[in-house]
Amino acid sequence: MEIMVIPSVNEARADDLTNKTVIVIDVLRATSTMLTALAHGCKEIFPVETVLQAKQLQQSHYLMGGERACKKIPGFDLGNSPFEYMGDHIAGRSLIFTTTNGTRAIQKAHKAGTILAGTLLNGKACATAAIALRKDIVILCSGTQDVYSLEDGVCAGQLVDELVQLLPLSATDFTINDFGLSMRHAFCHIQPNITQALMQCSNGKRLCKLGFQDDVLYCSQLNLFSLVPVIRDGKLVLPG
Ligand SMILES: O=C(O)[C@H](CS(=O)(=O)O)OP(=O)(O)O
Ligand SMILES: [Mg+2]
Repeated sequence: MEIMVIPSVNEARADDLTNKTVIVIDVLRATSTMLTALAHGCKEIFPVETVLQAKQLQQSHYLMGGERACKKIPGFDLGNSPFEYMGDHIAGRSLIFTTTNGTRAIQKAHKAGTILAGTLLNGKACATAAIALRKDIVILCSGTQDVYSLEDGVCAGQLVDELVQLLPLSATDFTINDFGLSMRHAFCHIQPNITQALMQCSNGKRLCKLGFQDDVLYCSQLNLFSLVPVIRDGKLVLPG
């Protein structure tokens, strides 16, 4: 089994993703927010790359969510804060969602065998689900506008750490790329102060400056959920 971590969407080549199990990570905030919505009863999420695509899919009974420049898109119902996706208004609803990085990364992975949504909030569950699929695993960090982001790298390290612990002790036939090994070391080092690390990284600082400090604190929690969103027929859902 090969485990490969890719630092940003920009560096993902189609060949690296095709038929693999791809875990897309956007800790701040897209995958954290989509996981939260599904955990609060959202029926399904259509992750789309552009605002235009979101508007083309729009139907009166769908919720529209997402951001540009960290802020709610004009005319949309909700932004990209996980706290907006907790409550009765989410339960049973279909959501069309577009963000700068996270939903773009999901689209980039469209040739994958399976696409899972990974976050710090569900890292352990995500690693367990990925191993069960018995295919090569690619962990795709969304990054920010084609540049590596610390929060996604640390989450990739969490996933690699969980994956290694899940492999049988006798397993020798697996490889982890150098970036993945580096991120595992980084995660193990940062783990005791993970919240502080997320507050200090560039996306964390930007979100705090815009008043989203609670989002950063929330998204920095490890293994709050044992739920694993998966793409089925173009929609992100909870299996089962
Ligand atoms: O809203 C977010 O957290 C970010 C905004 S930005 O692109 O980093 O300005 O979007 P995301 O797609 O969740 O990274
Ligand atoms: Mg992000």
